[in-house]
Amino acid sequence: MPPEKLKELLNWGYQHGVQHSKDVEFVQTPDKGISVVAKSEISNASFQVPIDIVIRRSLAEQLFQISSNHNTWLKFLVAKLKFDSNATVVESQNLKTKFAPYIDALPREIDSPLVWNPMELNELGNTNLGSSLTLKLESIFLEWKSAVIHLEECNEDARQEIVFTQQLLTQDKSSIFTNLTSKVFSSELQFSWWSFPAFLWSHLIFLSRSFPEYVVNPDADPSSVILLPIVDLLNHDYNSKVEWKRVDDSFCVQKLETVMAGQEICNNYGGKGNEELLSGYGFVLESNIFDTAALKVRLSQAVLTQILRETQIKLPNISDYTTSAFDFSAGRETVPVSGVDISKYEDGVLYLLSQSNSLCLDWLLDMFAFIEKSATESYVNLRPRLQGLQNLRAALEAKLATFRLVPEESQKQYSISTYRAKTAQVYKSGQTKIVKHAINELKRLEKEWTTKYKRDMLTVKKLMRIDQTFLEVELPAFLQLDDNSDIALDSYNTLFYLWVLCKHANGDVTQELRWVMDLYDTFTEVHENEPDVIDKETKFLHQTIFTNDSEKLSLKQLALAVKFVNANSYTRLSKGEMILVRNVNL
Ligand SMILES: C[S@@+](CC[C@H](N)C(=O)[O-])C[C@H]1O[C@@H](n2cnc3c(N)ncnc32)[C@H](O)[C@@H]1O
Repeated sequence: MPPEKLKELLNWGYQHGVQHSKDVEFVQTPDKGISVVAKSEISNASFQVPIDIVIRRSLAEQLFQISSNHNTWLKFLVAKLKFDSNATVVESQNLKTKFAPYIDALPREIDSPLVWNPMELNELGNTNLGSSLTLKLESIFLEWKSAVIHLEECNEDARQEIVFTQQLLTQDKSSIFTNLTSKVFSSELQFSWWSFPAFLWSHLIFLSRSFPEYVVNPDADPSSVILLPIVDLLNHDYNSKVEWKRVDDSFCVQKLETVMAGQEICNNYGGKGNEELLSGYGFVLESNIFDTAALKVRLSQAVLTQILRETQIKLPNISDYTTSAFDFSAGRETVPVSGVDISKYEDGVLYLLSQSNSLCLDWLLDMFAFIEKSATESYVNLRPRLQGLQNLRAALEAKLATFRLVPEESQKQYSISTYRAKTAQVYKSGQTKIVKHAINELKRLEKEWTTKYKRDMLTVKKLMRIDQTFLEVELPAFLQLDDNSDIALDSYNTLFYLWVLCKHANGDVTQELRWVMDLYDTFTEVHENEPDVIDKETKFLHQTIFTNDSEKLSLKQLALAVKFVNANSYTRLSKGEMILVRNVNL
């Protein structure tokens, strides 16, 4: 911000009753814009803005004569104050004149990726942020569209712009940048105050500097936002201890600690990860303890209903992650009459993984185990948990691999801002670290379980070690092989089927392996009389094993053994090997 604009803004604020601790200085910095610095040691520094110069819902209500979608209309009001050369009169007061020093001082540029050029966007790779920007733009467009059609003064022009923008949003990054997002902060271009670029500008201003209204108006909707001149010059530090409160007729931000001379006085925007900071505010924090990586899991309606009705499994939604007074959706869940609200999961269940908290990974594991369990198992049984863990690990490995993919280079050459490239790199490496950390946690957990429940698990290798005569004596006899012929097995898993069948026929099992046969006996009792649905792999296997005498073991018996092993084992991701698991609760 040019120094004269800052001076004008501060003088305007003081004239309207803004107060702050003395010995506070507002300075321009290279990377953060304006920063507020203590000139001497200050304890409990405070900043107060009278409600009269707060840009708030009631102004938009009076101007546009509306009683809903306040935030959207507030964005239109600010766009009007910025881009309309005509007066904006509310209760005989021209808001354009009244707020001019504030509107003039608002940032010329915000580093949100929503307005990055295609080459800069490439720096984000295939991260969540990189791949969700078009959707974000679309949702801002829908917000604008739903309101702009009610503005009579621009009706026909607005309709044309709706069609144009809708079509533009289906085009590539380059066209969207050239025809829309590059215009938002261009000082040469003038557009109508009700236009989409003007709305997008205003949206970004609100995203990066609004406060919740309920601090000064307890009756306000928790999602209602306001703009606070001058107080909004305080930058973010998640370690900063601050209080937001109403003092008389003012919004007050007060530091709850002492700041030394020369130190920056920071606000605290809440515990936000770099994805949220970058998309909303255009900056990131290195080693951000609040950093998270989002994983969205889509579940069918049937599974969702079953989980919600029958289990204690936690299905988080956005309010579970609310750590900040800047998150306005907290505590506004809707619970329908039936008591089970699945509509909030229509878009998928949102899991925010972090390095500092393993709770989310536990919730994910519960859910993956639930999806994996059979009708007779519980999601806390060892087998579905181990298989769920493998599947979750595979999903995370796949996510990690997408981070490494570099999106197509854009044809056109744009210059990449060093600052933006750096923020993209910090964000991306944070995402990678979190996902890798989750994968390592899963590996650690698998090791912990497989060590603890060693006696309840059986690999083919272990089986062959314990039952050494099986391969040499029992199996050749069972398969009625000639002395010279070798056993040709297509996979290790076949040994499991044959071992189970052979032991079932011979009834001779060592104590250590008795549990497998007990499991098999129970399994056959339950499944023996089920209709025969035999897949072609099993048919083929049957022909391969019994080349001489296919009557020795019926296809049905083999199919039952295959089904048994499949139902009671999990497959390790790294080796593709099946491991039989006893039915134990974790
Ligand atoms: C509410 S404003 C704070 C005032 C801002 N410095 C200005 O000049 O208008 C939020 C913006 O400040 C900057 N900002 C705030 N905290 C920051 C931080 N810790 N690191 C880098 N930039 C920060 C970002 O540009 C962000 O969009």
